[in-house]
Amino acid sequence: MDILKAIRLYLVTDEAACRGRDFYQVVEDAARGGVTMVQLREKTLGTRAFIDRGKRLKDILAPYQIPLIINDRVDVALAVDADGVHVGQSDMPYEVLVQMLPPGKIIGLSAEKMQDVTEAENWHISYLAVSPLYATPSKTDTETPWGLNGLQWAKRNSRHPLVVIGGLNIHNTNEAILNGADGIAVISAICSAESPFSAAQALGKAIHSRS
Ligand SMILES: Cc1ncc(COP(=O)(O)OP(=O)(O)O)c(N)n1
Ligand SMILES: Cc1ncsc1CCOP(=O)(O)O
Ligand SMILES: [Mg+2]
Repeated sequence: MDILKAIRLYLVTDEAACRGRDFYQVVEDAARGGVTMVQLREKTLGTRAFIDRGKRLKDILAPYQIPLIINDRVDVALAVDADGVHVGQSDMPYEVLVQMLPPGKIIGLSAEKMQDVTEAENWHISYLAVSPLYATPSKTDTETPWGLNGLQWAKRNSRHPLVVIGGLNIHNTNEAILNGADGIAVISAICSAESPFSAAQALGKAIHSRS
């Protein structure tokens, strides 16, 4: 697994952001458009429905060879045999998570503040999410946004691949990459776009033109 390739254009799902369209169709359109990894992020679904949705997404993404990450729930990731899990600072602690996951699974961790970045230096994670880069209506229970100076600091002080999330779109992707991000993670820029396919294509081009 080439993790730097996988985090380049990382779709985080949110059915509510899909503007009433079919959730699976939005994700498949994004896959055709070139997203490089997908995170199933479900904050309200029951466990069984979460697992069902994860299995269906895994089947949709398999032909595109796009890794599937499960947000928050290690048990769901194991049940689905997903490629990995993303946890934040209030989720399962790294020390517990790493004992539960089989070797080879992707571990993503959100860093909300400087201490989170330095603490993660001792850990075998796959990528660190600088979260949020900018304030976003898609998630409001966040710490102060990092901004570009904060991103530069994270780049200097972390040995891990960095993905940025929060308020990323076609207009600010370049500056994020130029200031240290290895990839961008988005909800609304793809899920809420008129065409998730074209949005993913355009974001992919913006990232490639900077590398
Ligand atoms: C790629 C990526 N980055 C950050 C987050 C946020 O995780 P967390 O802080 O645990 O918040 P929730 O998403 O669980 O509300 C993420 N999910 N993905
Ligand atoms: C899940 C998450 N974690 C930090 S910001 C965020 C939401 C990102 O959504 P958007 O790409 O629409 O700003
Ligand atoms: Mg979380």
